Amino acid sequence: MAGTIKLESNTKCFGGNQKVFSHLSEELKCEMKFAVYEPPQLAAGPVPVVYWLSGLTCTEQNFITKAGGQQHAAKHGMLVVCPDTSPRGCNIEGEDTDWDFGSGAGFYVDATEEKWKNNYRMYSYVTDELPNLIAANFNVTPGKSSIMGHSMGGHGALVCALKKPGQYLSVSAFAPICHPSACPWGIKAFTGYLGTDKNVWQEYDACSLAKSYSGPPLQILIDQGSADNFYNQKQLLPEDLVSASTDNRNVSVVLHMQEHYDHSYYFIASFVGQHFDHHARYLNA
Ligand SMILES: N[C@@H](CCC(=O)N[C@@H](CSC=O)C(=O)NCC(=O)O)C(=O)O
Repeated sequence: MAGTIKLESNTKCFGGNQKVFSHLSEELKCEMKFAVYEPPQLAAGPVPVVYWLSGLTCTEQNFITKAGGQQHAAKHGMLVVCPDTSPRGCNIEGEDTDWDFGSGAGFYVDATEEKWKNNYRMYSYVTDELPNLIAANFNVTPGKSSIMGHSMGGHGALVCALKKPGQYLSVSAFAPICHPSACPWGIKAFTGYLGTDKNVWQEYDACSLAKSYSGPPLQILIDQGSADNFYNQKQLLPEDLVSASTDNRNVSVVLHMQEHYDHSYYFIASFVGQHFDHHARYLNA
């Protein structure tokens, strides 16, 4: 059963409305905010949905204030949903200590470790609770959803699409963490949320999931800046995902290396129109 949502703000944008809502999440057991861009086409009937997952330190605000995505969503007639990146204010000891773990760093997994497992269920929140909430409160087209994200949120988008075959018609990512079991951010997060058994980690590792994926053909669009410091520190490892998917006919990865671009929202804003075009090919077919 979807719960009630409360409108926190509403701002006219590109003929539509950029709204922010709050609600009490059953999965996360805390109050959460999420942003929804309603395109002008919503006035005439149901529209498809694109989910955006943000990266470390972000809230529901980063994409809507920095990426310039609304103009592209308005052009294609897509509702855009941006959740926060973790539960908030759960009074878990250490939840606000690190910028890359705990608050702002939910990593889109369902935690199994005792300390975190009651609240840190971002995978179920994003793939189940939030879509039900959106379907109950907005006039969206059933079966027409796609997902994209950035960095930790790019990892989240890849994992959601690969673990839920058919739920998302398309997936794309900006500078995603592609191989979390093999990079410092992922190892820290997975150890903390999932424990030390690396077999369990594979359930949320895009490289493992891409090898075993057997759902409808999935073309993954990735943009990666060559001047991204996190790419150069080997936090992202997109080439590993390209290698992991080569033997699986159902998964193809189109990796665009973008010369001189960094990890920031300037990079995202530069290519977000192409990502909306990618999703439109599947959602508006
Ligand atoms: N510790 C730094 C860096 C945080 C940072 O760069 N976060 C990225 C995502 S990184 C991977 O998930 C981000 O999207 N930041 C928000 C933004 O608006 O740029 C810091 O705290 O700044």
